[in-house]
Amino acid sequence: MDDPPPPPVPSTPPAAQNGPRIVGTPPAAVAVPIPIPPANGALVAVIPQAIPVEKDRLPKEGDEIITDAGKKYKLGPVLGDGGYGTVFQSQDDDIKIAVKTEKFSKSQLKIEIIVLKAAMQANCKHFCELIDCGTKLKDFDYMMITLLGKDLHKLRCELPERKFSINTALRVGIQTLKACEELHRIGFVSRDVKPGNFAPGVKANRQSRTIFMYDFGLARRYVDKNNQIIPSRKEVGWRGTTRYGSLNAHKRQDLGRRDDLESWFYGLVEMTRGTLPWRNVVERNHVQKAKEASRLAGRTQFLFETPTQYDKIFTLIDSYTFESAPDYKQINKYLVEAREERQLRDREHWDWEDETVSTTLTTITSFSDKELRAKAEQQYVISIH
Ligand SMILES: Nc1ncnc2c1ncn2[C@@H]1O[C@H](COP(=O)(O)OP(=O)(O)OP(=O)(O)O)[C@@H](O)[C@H]1O
Repeated sequence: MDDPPPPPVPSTPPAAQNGPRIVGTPPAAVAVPIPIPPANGALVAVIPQAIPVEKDRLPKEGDEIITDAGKKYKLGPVLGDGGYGTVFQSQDDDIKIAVKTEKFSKSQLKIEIIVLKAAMQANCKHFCELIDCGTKLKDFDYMMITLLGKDLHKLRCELPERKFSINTALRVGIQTLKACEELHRIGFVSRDVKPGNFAPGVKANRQSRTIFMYDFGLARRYVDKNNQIIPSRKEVGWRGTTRYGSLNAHKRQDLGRRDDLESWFYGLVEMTRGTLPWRNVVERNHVQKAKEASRLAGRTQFLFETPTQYDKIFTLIDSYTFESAPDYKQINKYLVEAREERQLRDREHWDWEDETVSTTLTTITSFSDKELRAKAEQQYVISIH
C-alpha cells in the first residue's frame, strides 16, 4: 500500500560517534591476502585479492547490540519490516521495547530521532519514548523506543466489517488528532499521516488505551528557528501514501499542517465507515479525481453513515491554506459532540481489548515509559535487599 519512499536523506550517524559492537553475526568481509601454492609445492606467492566489503549489514534475531555506553540489547523476534530495515522486540530491564534498525546508507532514523527527542522535551503524550540510539558504522543505525501493539490499519482489517465501532473510532479520532497537534506544536509535519502510522501501546505497559504516532521518516520542519513558518517551496514532488495523500500532495505541492489533517480525516472516515470511495483505485491520478469528487457530487457517498460533525470537520480542514494554524480545539469539539449525541462512554472497551479486561482497566491510568522503568528499578532494588 505504501508508495516507494523518496530518495534517502544522506545519512549521518544519529547519536553515537563510534559504532557499537555487535555480537552474534560474523564481522564484515575485508580484503585479505590469499596464499597461492606454487607448482613446486612451496608456499611463496601472496596475491592480495579484494573481497568486496559488505555494506549495510542489518542485524538479525538473536544478535546483541552493545551501545557506546556499554548497554546491551538482545534482539528478539522481528516485529515488522520497514522500507530500509527491520524492527525487533527487545527488553530494557523489565520493560518490553522495540528496536528499529535501518541500513546505514539509507537510514532515515536521524530525522526520526530528532522528532522523538523534541517530543520528549515537550512532554508529548502520543509519541514513543526514545530510550537509546546510535549507529553501527557502515552497517546500520538503530533506536530503542516504546513497544507498540498492532497499527490501526491492521486492527481495523481484523474486524468483521473492517471498521471500528463508533465509540472506538471517535476515541481514536480524538487521540490521533491530538498526536497531529503535538507534532505540529514541536515544529514538524509528518507528510505521511495514515492509520498504519498510529498504534496503541501494549497492555503489559498499561498503554493499550493510548494511541501513539510513529514512523517519522518523511517528517519535515515547517518552522524556522525563530518559529516562523518556512514559506511553501511550491512544487516539490510526491510525498506520502496515495490512499491518504492530500489534494496538495497529488499536485506535488509542499505540504503543511493542513495536509496532515486532510490525511488524518481520510483515515478517520475509513476507520468509521470501513471504506473509502477510492479504496480499490490504483492509479494515483484517478485517486485524485475521486478525492475531488468527494467534495462535490460524491460528498454524500464519501461521508455515508458518518456523524454529521464529519461534514463540518471536512469543510473546516478544506478552508485552510498552507500557512493556516488549524483550529484543533474546534475539530476536537466536533468529535466530542458526536460522542455526546450518542451517549458514548469512555469506560467502554476498545475494539482491540477483550471485554473482560476492559472493565478492570477503566480506573487504571497509563504509565509513561519513564514511570515503567522507575517501577522496574524499584522492584529490582526491593528484590536485592
Ligand atoms: N515501536 C514499535 N513497536 C512495535 N512494532 C513496531 C514499532 N515500530 C515499528 N514497528 C513495526 O515495524 C514496521 C515497520 O516500522 P516503520 O513503519 O516505523 O518502518 P518504515 O521503514 O518507516 O516502514 P514503512 O516502509 O512501512 O513506512 C511497522 O509496520 C510495525 O509493524
